[in-house]
Amino acid sequence: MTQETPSPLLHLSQDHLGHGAEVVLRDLDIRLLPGERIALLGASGAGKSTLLEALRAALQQRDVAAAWCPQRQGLVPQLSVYHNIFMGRLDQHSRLTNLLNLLRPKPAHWQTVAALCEPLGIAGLMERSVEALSGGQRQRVAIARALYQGHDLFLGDEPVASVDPHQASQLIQLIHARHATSVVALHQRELALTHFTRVIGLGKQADDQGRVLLDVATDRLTPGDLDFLYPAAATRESSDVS
Ligand SMILES: Nc1ncnc2c1ncn2[C@@H]1O[C@H](COP(=O)(O)OP(=O)(O)OP(=O)(O)O)[C@@H](O)[C@H]1O
Repeated sequence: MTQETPSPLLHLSQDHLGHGAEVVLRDLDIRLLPGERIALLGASGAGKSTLLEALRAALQQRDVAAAWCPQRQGLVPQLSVYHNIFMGRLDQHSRLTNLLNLLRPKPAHWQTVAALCEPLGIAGLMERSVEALSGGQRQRVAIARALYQGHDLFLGDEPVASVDPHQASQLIQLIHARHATSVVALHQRELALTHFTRVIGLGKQADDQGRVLLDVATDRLTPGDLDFLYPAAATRESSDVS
């Protein structure tokens, strides 16, 4: 008996994507299936954020809800960790509930947020303003806010860029434990191979600029197969050796 391929959550097929007159990505034909864990790789400026934004917009158009963890985080520095996380669900409560909760958090909301913060190691910081946190702690708050949204699909733009490799691995596991499907831009190649099912690699060199150079299941890849996505780093490493 043959197994049927599930229908895609999204099929993004576009000649080009960009910003104003600048074309960043070309000839896109990307299907996102339920249950997939996609790592987006590519040198800085290759277009990972641009692709994530396009996926997000296309999902919104199709009414597919996705948790979103942006690169710039968008936290409000003067507000507490609790309030920043609560903002993940502002659209799910009435304006009055949101306002009252700003003044005096409801115990039920507080407990839900505390339960999310516990495994992220920020439960003891819930009353602290975000401006008084380290970069890694802020990143955890941004992840907690995305988890609090409570969707099946997670889109993250370098959500673990500010933490060490061990913590990054733990955070990705936590994200995956709460989301069946994920698309995450990363700079850590090892993490892509160990925690994701598929890698989409974007080109940055003159000839490859803006093209999907790789769209492969991770069980068919080794770390060395990803080196060509980072030509500047490869050149630097070889000149360091010589
Ligand atoms: N809002 C914007 N307006 C104009 N150009 C933009 C905008 N955002 C990104 N770009 C340009 O699009 C190109 C791709 O940027 P993008 O942020 O998608 O790359 P990236 O792979 O996510 O990079 P990084 O790893 O540094 O975050 C770059 O040349 C960048 O300058």
